[in-house]
Amino acid sequence: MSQVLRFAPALGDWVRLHLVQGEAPSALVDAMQSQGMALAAAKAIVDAFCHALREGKALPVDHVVWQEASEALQVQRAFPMLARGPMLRVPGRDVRVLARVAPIDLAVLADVMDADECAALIDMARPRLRPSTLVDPLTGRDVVSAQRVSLGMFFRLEENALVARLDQRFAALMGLPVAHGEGLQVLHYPTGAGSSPHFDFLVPSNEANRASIARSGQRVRTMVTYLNDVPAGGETVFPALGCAVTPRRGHAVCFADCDAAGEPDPASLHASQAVESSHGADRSEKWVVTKWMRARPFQSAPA
Ligand SMILES: O=C(O)CCC(=O)C(=O)O
Ligand SMILES: [Fe+2]
Repeated sequence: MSQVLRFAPALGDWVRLHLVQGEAPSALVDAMQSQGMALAAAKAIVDAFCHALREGKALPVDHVVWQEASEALQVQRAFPMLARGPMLRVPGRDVRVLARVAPIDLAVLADVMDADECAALIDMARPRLRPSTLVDPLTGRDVVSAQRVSLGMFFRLEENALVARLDQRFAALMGLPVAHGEGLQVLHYPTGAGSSPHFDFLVPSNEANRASIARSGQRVRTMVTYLNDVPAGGETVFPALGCAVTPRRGHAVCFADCDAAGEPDPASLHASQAVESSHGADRSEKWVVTKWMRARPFQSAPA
């Protein structure tokens, strides 16, 4: 169904100005949402301006024609490919692309976080670490994994100033509104720890996952940012792609968990190699922060 969506010309000027200055469309959608506009309406307006600028067509003045998207289309729209080119530009930061692997739109990104941010995030996470859990596919309960001997914790979305800044930066890099993000997860792998090959998309094999997908849609993108240099081991490996990413403080690997049709993509299978002790140091460790983005705004489970 199509309908006419009217807006104040001053809003149109604001959208145009920020887009031509290189602001990320998702950041504008976030700002409009925080002023009380519905997500779908904000996206429709920003999309119309992006489309007109890209095609060299006349810009909207005070209305756009809005095709109310079907659920399927909304899900598809949540799969923006990462921007092309050697740089991803987000508010306050130009992030260099070091490598791309096409099948799951994977990109290795440089200096997504700086050294002070990595140290501060580790300090905040450390006292809250607990043994990592996996969802038992039979019972749907969280169980401590025998294989994945890392420790982990979750921050609430935008729970403090640094976390909020990272939530916004990661969402903008992945081209989705910040509201689609789950709270950040920090993982700590002591020497010898890694994770076995797994998918980040939710397998609807238990009630908890089915309810989570119904609330917020699938996980569509993952970004893992390395918080320290790992002397040996600890690579993030992608067995179906035959590639591995070496941890380096502040760098990140970002990839799609679902394909362009919104279906979970088996090529996104990945694992963390075990952290190895290296010469000179009998212990080494790996710290990462993981950001997962959903197809729709994230709603956590009711308490
Ligand atoms: O530690 C890594 O390299 C990968 C982390 C990961 O797979 C996850 O958090 O789901
Ligand atoms: Fe993962």
